[in-house]
Amino acid sequence: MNFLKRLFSKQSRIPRVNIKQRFELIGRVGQGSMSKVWRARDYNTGKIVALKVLHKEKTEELEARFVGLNKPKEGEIAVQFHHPHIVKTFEHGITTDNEQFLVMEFIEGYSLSYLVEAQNEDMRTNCLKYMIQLGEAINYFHQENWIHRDICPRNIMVDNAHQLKLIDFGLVVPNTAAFLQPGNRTGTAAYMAPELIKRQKTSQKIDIFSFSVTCYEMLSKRLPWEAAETLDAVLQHINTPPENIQNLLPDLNPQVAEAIMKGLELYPQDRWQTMKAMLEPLKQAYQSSHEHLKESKAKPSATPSAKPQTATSKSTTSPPRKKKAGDQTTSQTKRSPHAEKRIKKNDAQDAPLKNDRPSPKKPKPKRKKPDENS
Ligand SMILES: Nc1ncnc2c1ncn2[C@@H]1O[C@H](COP(=O)(O)OP(=O)(O)OP(=O)(O)O)[C@@H](O)[C@H]1O
Repeated sequence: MNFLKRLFSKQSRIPRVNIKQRFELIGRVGQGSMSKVWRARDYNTGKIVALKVLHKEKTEELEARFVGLNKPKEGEIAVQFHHPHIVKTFEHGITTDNEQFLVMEFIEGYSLSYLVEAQNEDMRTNCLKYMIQLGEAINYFHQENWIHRDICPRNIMVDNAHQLKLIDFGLVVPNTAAFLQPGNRTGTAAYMAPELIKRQKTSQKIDIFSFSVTCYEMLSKRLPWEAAETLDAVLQHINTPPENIQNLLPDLNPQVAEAIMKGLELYPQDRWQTMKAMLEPLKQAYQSSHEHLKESKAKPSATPSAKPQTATSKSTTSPPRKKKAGDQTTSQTKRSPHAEKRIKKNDAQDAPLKNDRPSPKKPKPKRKKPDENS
C-alpha cells in the first residue's frame, strides 16, 4: 500500500535531475544546518546561480514534525515569492540522489550576521534602511499568508548594491489554523517568540518578535536578553523585561527605539498587530532623518568636523533625553556568535545553546502578567 502510495505520489512524478550533469559546481559558498549551497553555472542557461541541496535525512526529520499537515516543501514555497527583498528562486526539484534542491539568484554580498558583528560604515549608514527592507519582506510574506518562523541575521544577506535579501524558507508554514496550533518549537532559540517557546498557539506575530530581536541586534550588536544555553533558560529569561534599547543607545531615534520595544512585548496582544503597522514609525524616522540630513547639507554646520548623522540618530530637533540610571554605551555590550543556533531536530528543550555573554550583574525584575497589575 505504502509502495503504491509512493509510486503515484506527486513527488515520484517529478523528473530527477543529475546535479553534476546539469551544473558546473564552481565552489561551496555555504553550509547551513540543513543544506549545502554552491555557486554554480547552470549549463542550460549559462547563468551563475546559487544551488541549494537539502540534506535528505534532516529534511525528512523536519517534515515528519508536520506529518498530516501537508506542509509544502521549501522549493514549492520559495518559487512563489516575487519581492525585491526576498531571494529569487528560479526552480526547484529532486536530484537523482533523491534530495530536494533549489536554484536561486546568486547574491554577491554579505550575511547580515557579518554586518551585525562588523558594525562597519555600511551598517552605520544603512542600518535603518535594512530594517525597513526586512520589514517590507516580512510584510509581503504575511500578506501572502505565510509565517517565516526563522527570522534572524543568519537567514538574511545584503548584496553589494546595499539591498537586503531574505534567503532561507526552510521553516516557513502557511498561516492557517492547522499550523498555528501549539506544538512544534522549530526556529532559532534567541529569536523565538515567548508563545512559541511556551508551546502556545502562534500567529504571524512570532515573526514580528523575531524581527524586533534582529533590529535590536543590528543596532546594538547584542541581544535583548542574555544569551541562554538551553531553551529552558530562554524560557526563564523571557519572563524578565528586556533592556530598553534606548538605554543602550541614548542617541537612537526614540520612534525607532519604541517600535522595537513594542515588538518585543511578551504577550502577542501587546505587540504590533501587523508588520505594516510596525513599519510606519520606522519609515517616519527614516524620512525625518533624511530631511534633517538635507537641511544640514544646505546649512553648513558651525562645526564642520562633527560626525555626520546616521539614519538611526535622533534628529537634532528632538529634545535631549535625560540620562536614566542604568544607561550604558554599546561599547560595553557583546554579541553571542552562538545566538543563532537553530533548533530543528527533536524537542527544543534539550537542545544546547552556547552562551558566551557575561551574566547579568543584578537580577532583573520579573515581567508582570496583565493580571498581576492589580
Ligand atoms: N542565493 C544565495 N546566494 C548566495 N549565497 C547563498 C544564497 N543562499 C544561501 N547562501 C549561502 O549559503 C548559506 C546557507 O544557506 P541557507 O541559510 O539557505 O541554508 P540552511 O541549510 O537552511 O541554513 P540554516 O538551516 O543553518 O539556516 C547562507 O548563509 C549563505 O552564506
